[in-house]
Amino acid sequence: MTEFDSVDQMKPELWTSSANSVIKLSLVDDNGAIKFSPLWTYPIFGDSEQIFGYKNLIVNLAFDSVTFKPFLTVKFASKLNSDVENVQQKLLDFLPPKDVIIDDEIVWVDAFHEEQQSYCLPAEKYIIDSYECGGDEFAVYQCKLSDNRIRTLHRRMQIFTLFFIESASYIDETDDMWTLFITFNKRTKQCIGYATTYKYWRYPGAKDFDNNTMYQYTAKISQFLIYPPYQGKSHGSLLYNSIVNQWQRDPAIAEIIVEDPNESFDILRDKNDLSRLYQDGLFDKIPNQVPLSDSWILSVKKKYKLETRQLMRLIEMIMMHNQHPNLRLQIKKRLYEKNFDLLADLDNSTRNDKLQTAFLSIRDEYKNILSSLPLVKRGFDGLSDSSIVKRTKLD
Ligand SMILES: CC(=O)SCCNC(=O)CCNC(=O)[C@H](O)C(C)(C)COP(=O)(O)OP(=O)(O)OC[C@H]1O[C@@H](n2cnc3c(N)ncnc32)[C@H](O)[C@@H]1OP(=O)(O)O
Repeated sequence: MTEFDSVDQMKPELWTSSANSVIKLSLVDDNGAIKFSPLWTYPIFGDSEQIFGYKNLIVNLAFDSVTFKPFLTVKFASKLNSDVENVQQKLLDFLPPKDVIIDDEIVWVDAFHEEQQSYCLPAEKYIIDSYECGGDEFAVYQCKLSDNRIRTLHRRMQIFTLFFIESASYIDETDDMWTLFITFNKRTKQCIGYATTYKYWRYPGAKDFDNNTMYQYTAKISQFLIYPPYQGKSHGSLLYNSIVNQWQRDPAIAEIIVEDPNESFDILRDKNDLSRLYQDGLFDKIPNQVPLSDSWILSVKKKYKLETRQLMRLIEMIMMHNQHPNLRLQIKKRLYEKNFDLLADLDNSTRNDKLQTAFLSIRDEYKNILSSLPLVKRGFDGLSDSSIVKRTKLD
């Protein structure tokens, strides 16, 4: 060890790297690699998302964009000592065992080229929707993890949920209640994105249970991901709408929920739900009297299978779009009921202040969503990209 090395050892910052910066992900196709960085690495490298013990660390985790065959290289200028964390092993723990090609790029390229020879998409009977975009044809497939090919693909892809969805964790692939909805480019066979979804049995209470001959379920969108190279082209909206339409057609599904939606997903969901309700004429059916009656709300909730929070947001946004004179009253009533325990003990003027502040912030949020609605601007065709051609349902 040189004199300089021992001085360097006293400077922890030289040996610390941000995992989100040093890990480079890529999807590789015939045109080369599209590189991007992860948003989150804490499930793998801990809350600080830092890797300690290496100088000039570079981690490349690449996937063939068709088969998702993984390739990993970990390079660094020097390592502090032999006890520092093993970066390669940490990543391998979250990738399918004995499937990752390490360091040898030629072996990896040969391996995925060979796999591609026999790689095929799921059978046509699993297609629930299809569309054209930018001259290519895409299809959304409804798949189960009991299908070997889907299970292999999912094992390779699932690390992306950790990298891009906050608080994501791996799903139990032995639980048959999971269903995957996957968008594929039919020409290139590339996976564009996917959603994991789960069905819960609903117990509606003894009376309804005895009267019903069919089990009913709540369907949950758990993880929803469009791979970075394909984002911002409406694939997310089209995948979401395909899933919701499929569940609307299924009489066994009584309610649709989303697990921990983030802000981007909320926007996508609001826009597409509003479009659906507009196309179905609900914008013209909001009753004049406010507060809205519980029975009317329940009938809309049942028809569209929406969870209460999302339904109320949508109804309030529609009221705002329609310039309904009683929007303020409706929002304040909901806020009061929801926060009753907090508000009940306050004096009148403090309570009114709090309700008014909350109302103004909700109104601004709705304004933002409504003003960016391509639907409103373009006659509610529901798609931001006019090059997309929706095909008829195949079921
Ligand atoms: C339940 C969950 O899993 S929550 C986590 C959701 N997943 C993630 O955040 C993972 C990383 N991100 C993604 O996978 C994608 O960016 C998604 C799913 C959020 C959106 O998919 P995309 O295909 O990019 O969305 P799409 O192109 O259909 O856009 C739909 C609308 O949502 C809006 N939108 C999408 N992402 C964002 C964002 N980050 N910020 C603001 N608006 C957004 C767009 O304005 C677009 O509206 P427009 O049609 O008026 O332009």
